[in-house]
Amino acid sequence: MAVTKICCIGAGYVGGPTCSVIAMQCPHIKVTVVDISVHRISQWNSEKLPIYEPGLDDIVRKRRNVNLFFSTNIEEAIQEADLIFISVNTPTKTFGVGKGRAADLTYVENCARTIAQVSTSDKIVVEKSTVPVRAAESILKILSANHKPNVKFQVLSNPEFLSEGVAVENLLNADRVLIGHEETADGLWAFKELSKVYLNWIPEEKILRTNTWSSELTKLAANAFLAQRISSINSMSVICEATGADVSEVAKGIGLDSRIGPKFLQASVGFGGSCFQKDLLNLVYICECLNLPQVAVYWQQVLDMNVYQKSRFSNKVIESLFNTVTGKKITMFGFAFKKDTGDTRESPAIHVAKTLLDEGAKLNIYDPKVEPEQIQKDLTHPYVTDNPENVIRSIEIHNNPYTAADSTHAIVICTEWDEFVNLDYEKIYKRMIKPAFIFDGRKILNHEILATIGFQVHTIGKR
Ligand SMILES: NC(=O)C1=CN([C@@H]2O[C@H](COP(=O)(O)OP(=O)(O)OC[C@H]3O[C@@H](n4cnc5c(N)ncnc54)[C@H](O)[C@@H]3O)[C@@H](O)[C@H]2O)C=CC1
Ligand SMILES: O=C(O)[C@H]1O[C@H](OP(=O)(O)OP(=O)(O)OC[C@H]2O[C@@H](n3ccc(=O)[nH]c3=O)[C@H](O)[C@@H]2O)[C@H](O)[C@@H](O)[C@@H]1O
Repeated sequence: MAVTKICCIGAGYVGGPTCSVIAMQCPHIKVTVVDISVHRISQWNSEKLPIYEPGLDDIVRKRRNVNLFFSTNIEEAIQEADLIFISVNTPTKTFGVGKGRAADLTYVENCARTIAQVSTSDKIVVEKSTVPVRAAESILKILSANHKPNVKFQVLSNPEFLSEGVAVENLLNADRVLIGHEETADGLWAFKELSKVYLNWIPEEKILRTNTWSSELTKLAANAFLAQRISSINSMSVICEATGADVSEVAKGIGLDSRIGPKFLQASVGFGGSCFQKDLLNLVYICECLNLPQVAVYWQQVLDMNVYQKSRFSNKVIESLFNTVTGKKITMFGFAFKKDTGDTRESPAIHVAKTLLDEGAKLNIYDPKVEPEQIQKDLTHPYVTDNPENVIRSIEIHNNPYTAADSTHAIVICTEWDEFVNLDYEKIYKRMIKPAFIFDGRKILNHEILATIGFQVHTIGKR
């Protein structure tokens, strides 16, 4: 069998870009991306895609309704597919055993049940979502217990390593494609079938074959190591502020050691995004379930350091503004969790905004890609406030950085958007209340020039 029809369940940040790239690189394969959300599918079928990723619009425009389809007809897409990606969300559980830590596998399980119920031919089922180690075992059990006679399934683990904002580039030039399979002849066959899809553009030496459990754990380990680097450099930023060392110089100095390398050493207001926290919590929970408390505590510390960093930065804003921000107007530049995305999930900006709003500040918020409704939704969430009406009264969402900064006491940079680097800060300074402050939570601006203009400049990891 050669794979000619792929179904991807879950049209999110992973399913959408991944399948668009597969459709582009494999014109001989029909790729159908399905979702339970009618709204999301209609957005994928419209001119304004539900997610912003550089390069994605172009691919979708070229392949949509040629060999790339977005549909809510989940059953039909499953039935006709040879290979099915499960690419649904695996959020942190919000109730029951493991609440606040374990991964909620409800959505993955629902997919497995639907696949088992509607499949009338053999399928390769590919776990693309990030899952706890041995999740494939549960998927296979559900598939085996519910299938029609003479229908066989193989479950592969093929975690996704793309980063938002550079998803298309990551997918086209992946560092590696990891495929874990059952250690049987059928498992090896399934691995080869999925590999053939990737071999249309990924060099063979970049396709890494492991057993299923190694593949599942590798995904959690990769995110844990990446998050750990950020927490490590952020911990150094605290020492820098206390001693007069400069964290950028320290990062450069250690990054030149080829064993350490320069990437992911940017000290910041803290890491955000939908996955680092969720996957670390999941890893910690797995360690606890395996009765490995020392290992659990080790990885928990990476998360604790991140909370500390976000709080430290928010508190610095308040302390510098003479220990009170009540009634003061503060501009927030950036609301997304990183540049080049409109995604705000676990964005450090939410933490900063919450702290400032709790202290009675008024916020002018500008982000080039985040929709105003999303900002309102994030800041009126019960986790952020028990008084949503007050929040709505206290925030103004701007579509222009200059008006956002008008007559405010301070600018707080929460996202490293390139456009913030080249703004006319002299013009901005003139229109702000004096003394005018800038808190550069991303270390992107030229602090010497800002100080010359007259700004009181504060940043991370430097006095
Ligand atoms: N966002 C990212 O950059 C990355 C995410 N991941 C992992 O990939 C998985 C998906 O993440 P995202 O794409 O960000 O999530 P997302 O929340 O953007 O998309 C998931 C989609 O699945 C749909 N869905 C849920 N249950 C369904 C069902 N039974 N049938 C059909 N559709 C269903 C939801 O409606 C939603 O549109 C997660 O496990 C995540 O940890 C992995 C690498 C990168
Ligand atoms: O599993 C996932 O969801 C993905 O999580 C991260 O990707 P992503 O969250 O999209 O973005 P990153 O570039 O990793 O940034 C995460 C956060 O760390 C921050 N960061 C990153 C790098 C750095 O040096 N310093 C720093 O503060 C970013 O600003 C952002 O808030 C991983 O990089 C991907 O490999 C992985 O596939």
